[in-house]
Amino acid sequence: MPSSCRLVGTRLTCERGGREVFRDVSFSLDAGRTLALVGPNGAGKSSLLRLIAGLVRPLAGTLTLQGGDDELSVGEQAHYLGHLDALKPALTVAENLDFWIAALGGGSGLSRDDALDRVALGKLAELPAQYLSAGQRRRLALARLLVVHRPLWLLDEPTTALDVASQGRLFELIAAHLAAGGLVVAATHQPLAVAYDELRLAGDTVS
Ligand SMILES: Nc1ncnc2c1ncn2[C@@H]1O[C@H](COP(=O)(O)OP(=O)(O)OP(=O)(O)O)[C@@H](O)[C@H]1O
Repeated sequence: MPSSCRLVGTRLTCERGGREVFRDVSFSLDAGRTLALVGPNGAGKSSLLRLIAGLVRPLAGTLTLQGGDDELSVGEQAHYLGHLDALKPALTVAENLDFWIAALGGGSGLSRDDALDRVALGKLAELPAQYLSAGQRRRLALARLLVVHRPLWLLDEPTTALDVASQGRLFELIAAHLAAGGLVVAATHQPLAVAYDELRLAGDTVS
């Protein structure tokens, strides 16, 4: 992985459903750093994450991952953990991770079993995902970030549904990713348990 990646957004403007959500948003995030997106409900935190992930097209502005892979888009170099955990309910916990590894073209991070251990799901590996609790589903979604390496993690309210112990493990995983030169952008209403810079979206630009 390039150790000197920098994510740069310049004068990004986003419209959804024909309404302006934010305008002229700029930021710069170095390797090993976390950017927390903060602001009231509807300010556009999730929209900005989805824009960085390549799921929403900016109306204006540019986004680049300097020092990244020129042949890949920013979204292709990112893991996006949204509100929906997007698991396959009929597959077991282990099969869900195998499916994910195959869908992304092979594992480049931890082994499947090591990733399950890191999120404390090793004992539930053979359980169909439909029987997982909300927090367990969230932890399985997190395990996907560990089996395929991507420098940029985009996390939407990452602590949702996690108990205190699971939140502790989440922040250990984030800290390890940052220590290895990764970058994290997180939309959050809660302070994060890692050092971070803040990007405040005002939520008053909607026309
Ligand atoms: N698919 C969509 N179509 C139209 N409008 C949308 C769509 N998704 C989001 N919006 C609108 O975009 C605005 C920003 O929503 P977004 O989810 O990005 O805010 P947020 O800051 O993440 O809010 P919250 O803190 O409630 O999670 C809101 O006004 C929302 O209604």
